[in-house]
Amino acid sequence: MSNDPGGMGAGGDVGDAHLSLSADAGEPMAEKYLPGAGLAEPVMVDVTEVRPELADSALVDAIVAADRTVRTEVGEPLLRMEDVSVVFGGLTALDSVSFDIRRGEILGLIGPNGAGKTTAFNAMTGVYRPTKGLVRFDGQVLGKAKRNQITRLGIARTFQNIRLFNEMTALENVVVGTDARHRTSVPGALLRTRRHRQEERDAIDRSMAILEFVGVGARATEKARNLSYGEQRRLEIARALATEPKLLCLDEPAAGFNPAEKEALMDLIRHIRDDGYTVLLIEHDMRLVRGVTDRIVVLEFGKVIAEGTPEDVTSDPKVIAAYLGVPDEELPEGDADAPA
Ligand SMILES: Nc1ncnc2c1ncn2[C@@H]1O[C@H](COP(=O)(O)OP(=O)(O)OP(=O)(O)O)[C@@H](O)[C@H]1O
Repeated sequence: MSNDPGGMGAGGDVGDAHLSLSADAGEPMAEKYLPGAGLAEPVMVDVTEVRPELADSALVDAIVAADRTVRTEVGEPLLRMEDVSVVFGGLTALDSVSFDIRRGEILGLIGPNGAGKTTAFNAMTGVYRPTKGLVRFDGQVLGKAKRNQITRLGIARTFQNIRLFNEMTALENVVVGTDARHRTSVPGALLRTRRHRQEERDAIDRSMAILEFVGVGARATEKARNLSYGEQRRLEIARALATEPKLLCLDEPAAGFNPAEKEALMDLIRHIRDDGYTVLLIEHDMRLVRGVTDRIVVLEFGKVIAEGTPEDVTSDPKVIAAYLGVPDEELPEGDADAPA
């Protein structure tokens, strides 16, 4: 089998169609990995024995690479929060918040507990509707779009608390994510038309490549609940990538990780960005945020208090005060905006 099944150089521009291993693949992977496939016991699989092509990391990158048909250019705003407020009863969780997420960057969203980070995430992903203001994504106002519509538009997220289908295998969890992109109609799926079967095979192949990409390919046939905590976090990222997002939102993906796991996660996040995705990262660990982000937005009490490069933001007295709980009057002489 060719190492370049899509007819393009690995790592090249993949256009709006993802590479697929199925095009010239003989036996569909479904027969190896899906239920009823004769796998009585969960096993560790050497993915590259089944699909030798997946040993080529450049090809895996090309298969997983982001959809390039985004209307904005690298560096232009992909998502804009425009004067967004979210009010719960009497509590203003977000107060006239404006910032951009630029295409191709890793943007860190930080702030102390209760600052409004998750609320901002939820406003972007359709969980909450802004009380005031607009969220614009890829040139389109999200308005009343429902969560599944927002996923289709190209925003995917992971959750602070891992939410996987525990009784499904790792691979099945990722295949579920690909459903967001299926084009077959319900009758087509019921009748198992050729197009539907091809779509299924492509989904399995792409999911396998994504698992390999995030580093859990060898656990494809294991039930999600049997994966280690770190593997489950990576699986969540894999499932989000399977929806083919333009923007990947990660909500504290390193929570509970030791330093070595955090280091490895930073590498993965950079790798995801380098593969053409835009990433929004909520994270408490300042070292991780500094090490991986291109820009940072800081929230405190629902307001943006700083925005800029990691170096500028983390040396900003207002930010230091917000994190250390120093009252404004104890900040350096002058006002809180004074440089450190
Ligand atoms: N559904 C809700 N109903 C009422 N209040 C809420 C709701 N969701 C969040 N809040 C409140 O809004 C404020 C912002 O919460 P949010 O979870 O967005 O903060 P956060 O910065 O993500 O905090 P953490 O780092 O602790 O996760 C908090 O005071 C929180 O109690």
